Amino acid sequence: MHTEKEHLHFIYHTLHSEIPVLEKQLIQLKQDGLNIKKQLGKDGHLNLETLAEKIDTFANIEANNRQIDALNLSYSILQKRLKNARLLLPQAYFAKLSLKFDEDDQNQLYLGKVGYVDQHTNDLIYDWRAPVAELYYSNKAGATSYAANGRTIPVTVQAREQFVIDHDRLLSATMTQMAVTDPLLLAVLAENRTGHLKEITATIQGEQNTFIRESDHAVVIANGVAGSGKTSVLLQRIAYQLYQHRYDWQAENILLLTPNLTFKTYIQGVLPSLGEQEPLSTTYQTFIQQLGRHFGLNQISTQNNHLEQLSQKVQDPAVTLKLSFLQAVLNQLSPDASLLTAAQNVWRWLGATGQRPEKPVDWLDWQSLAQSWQITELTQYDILYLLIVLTNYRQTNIQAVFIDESQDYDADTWTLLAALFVHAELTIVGDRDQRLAGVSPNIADYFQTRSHTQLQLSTSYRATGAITKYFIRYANLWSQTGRFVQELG
Ligand SMILES: Nc1ncnc2c1ncn2[C@@H]1O[C@H](COP(=O)(O)OP(=O)(O)OP(=O)(O)O)[C@@H](O)[C@H]1O
Repeated sequence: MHTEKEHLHFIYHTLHSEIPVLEKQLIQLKQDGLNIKKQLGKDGHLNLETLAEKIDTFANIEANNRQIDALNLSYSILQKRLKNARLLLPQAYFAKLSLKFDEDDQNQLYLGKVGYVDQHTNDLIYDWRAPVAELYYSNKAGATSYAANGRTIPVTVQAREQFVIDHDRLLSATMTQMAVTDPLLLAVLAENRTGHLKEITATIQGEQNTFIRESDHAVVIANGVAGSGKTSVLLQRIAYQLYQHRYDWQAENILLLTPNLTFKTYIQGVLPSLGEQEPLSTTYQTFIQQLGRHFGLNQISTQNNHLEQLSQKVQDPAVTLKLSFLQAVLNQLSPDASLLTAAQNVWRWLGATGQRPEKPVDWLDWQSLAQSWQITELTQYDILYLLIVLTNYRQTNIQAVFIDESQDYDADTWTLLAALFVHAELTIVGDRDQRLAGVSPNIADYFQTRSHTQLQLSTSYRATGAITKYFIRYANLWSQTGRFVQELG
């Protein structure tokens, strides 16, 4: 039986010694790829004279393609292993689960920020996002079960241990049951955490874990008290979802909306420290301007708009509106078809017949539409919303949207986001009590047609002194509201 110190030395040594081996294997694979390409260049002459030669030539091409595909796959697997080995070197794992599956099958699983499989395909370290790691975070002990690949796996949790590790030095090992009073959590919270946010993988708490791993709903809305780890768990959830969808999503399929650019800097580096790339991250304002340009709109102001009202208006029957050019299509629709249905049909028809305007904004007479609705003027933001819904526009590259500080978004924003991201998964976190002015809308109201859930984060983990984020959010505003002073006091 190895002691924990010996085990750490073994793992550290394995990682340390496999890194140069992996580096060499990658160089070799690259060379193999180049050699195949060279060979293909030489065999470039396609012999297609007789049927037999044609079959031969195509079979060769197919075989070469398969070889290149296999090389590419091996290359990306090796690359991932190398990246993980480097990432794990300073802290190979943070916890151990002692599990008993049946009488003869006892396992000790070590959990790390990412997983690692050694040269002999042994699972040395399990990814914290692996299904079995749920047993650690949900504080399960004794006879219990976990879900993996749609199956329920019975298991007995015999022990749960936490480690503090610095490269090959084991600084502490603690048997633990209750997460909230864990010495590791207290030690982490006592650290002076200023400047940048850090990942919290080793000390994720029960209610935070529920939020991070929530997979039953398309829209997950969490309200949490100040310092309950909303931003931290939002980032952990991004990493979790990237792992769940590792075969179909990339970081560029994720959009993270942050309140301002300083905030973006504050959270930068958290996802790379978890082995993931930074996602697309921007403020709502910038996002809207970019989206507007796609439709030919400029300088969109989010003040004084009518989006909520318009979301009702587009359901009005199209016939009552002064949009004469819709007539040809209207004739084919039921007389009480809504503007939404009619316009979407027209837009499709314009696409099919190659008649769409170069800039979508030039499509409709916004002035007469405004008159029909007895609105003095449709703003650029109104028009953007209308174009999104009337052209049935989808941002198909975005699979998941993450929104922080949701209390500061208004009803119009939710109306637009709900219309735009009809198929994407949404994770929304905020604290209604931290709204700078006015009352936060009830976000769930905007996602009634989607499967959604609302969660609560009720424990605060902000350590004394870790006030960086307050400074960022309240910059320029605290003197006006006086609220910053109150909260710190
Ligand atoms: N499980 C945890 N383990 C260790 N530290 C944690 C944990 N949860 C939160 N923290 C720490 O608590 C502090 C507050 O976290 P965070 O900024 O994510 O909270 P928040 O709810 O988004 O705050 P705010 O209310 O200001 O928006 C951070 O320093 C974070 O690292």
